[in-house]
Amino acid sequence: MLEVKGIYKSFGEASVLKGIDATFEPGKTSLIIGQSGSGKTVFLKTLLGLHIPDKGTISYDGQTTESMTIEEKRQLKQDLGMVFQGSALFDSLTVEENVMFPLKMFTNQSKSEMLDRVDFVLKRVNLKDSNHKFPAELSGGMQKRVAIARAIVTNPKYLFCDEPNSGLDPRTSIVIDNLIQEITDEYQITTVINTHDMNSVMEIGEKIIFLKDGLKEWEGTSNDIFKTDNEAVVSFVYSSNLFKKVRKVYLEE
Ligand SMILES: Nc1ncnc2c1ncn2[C@@H]1O[C@H](COP(=O)(O)OP(=O)(O)OP(=O)(O)O)[C@@H](O)[C@H]1O
Repeated sequence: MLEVKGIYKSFGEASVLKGIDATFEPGKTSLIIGQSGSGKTVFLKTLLGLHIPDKGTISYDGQTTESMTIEEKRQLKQDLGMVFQGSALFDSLTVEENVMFPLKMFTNQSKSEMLDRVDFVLKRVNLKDSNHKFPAELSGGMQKRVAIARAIVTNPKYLFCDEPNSGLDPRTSIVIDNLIQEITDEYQITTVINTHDMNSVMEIGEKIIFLKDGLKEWEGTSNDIFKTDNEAVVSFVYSSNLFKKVRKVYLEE
């Protein structure tokens, strides 16, 4: 369980997060949506510990980072997995070396233990026979699978994904969304995804948080989103004619 209370973050004069409260549960995939510049990436990076909040607390399983010992903080790093925008794989390393990287950083496993674990996660994301390939030899969807494998290789409790579908076609995006959801459920991970992808909102939609100007403007499920009267959400989600029609049909039923 990940609990965020009253998170503020500024960069110089620019106030980006202005007091966000949120709770994210194990086994659930939560989505953060909102306009460009609303603070989604800063929020995700703050959850991951890459930005230190100016005010507010983040608790991982009831414990804030300030109350953790050095050993607990080291363990927490291992418990946090991240899929960065654009996959962010190391081009000069093979798939196997990319996925092994966090194990080398955070564990004392032997080479054969690491190789076993890498094989296991690559199979789990349906990437076989790619261990010795380089990222440039893979499609965008396959690169995303490598990024997901690398994010879960340390068996994390928390998984953060920044725009996991950017650059993917709609069908591959759904496959990647389903994979993240399956893994989240299977290993009871607390997963938070930043997305612009309305397909993801409709497909995953267990918990959606809409950020506006650094504040949580709205929270609900994909079903709630069809019914909401919140003007900011409606104008963001239903900016396309297709979604306007979908909403009309849904509300008439
Ligand atoms: N390291 C930083 N230093 C200064 N300003 C920053 C920094 N990181 C983000 N910002 C500012 O914070 C605001 C929110 O940025 P953020 O990247 O979180 O938006 P976003 O909602 O993720 O947008 P997008 O959907 O386009 O990725 C922007 O105005 C951005 O310029």
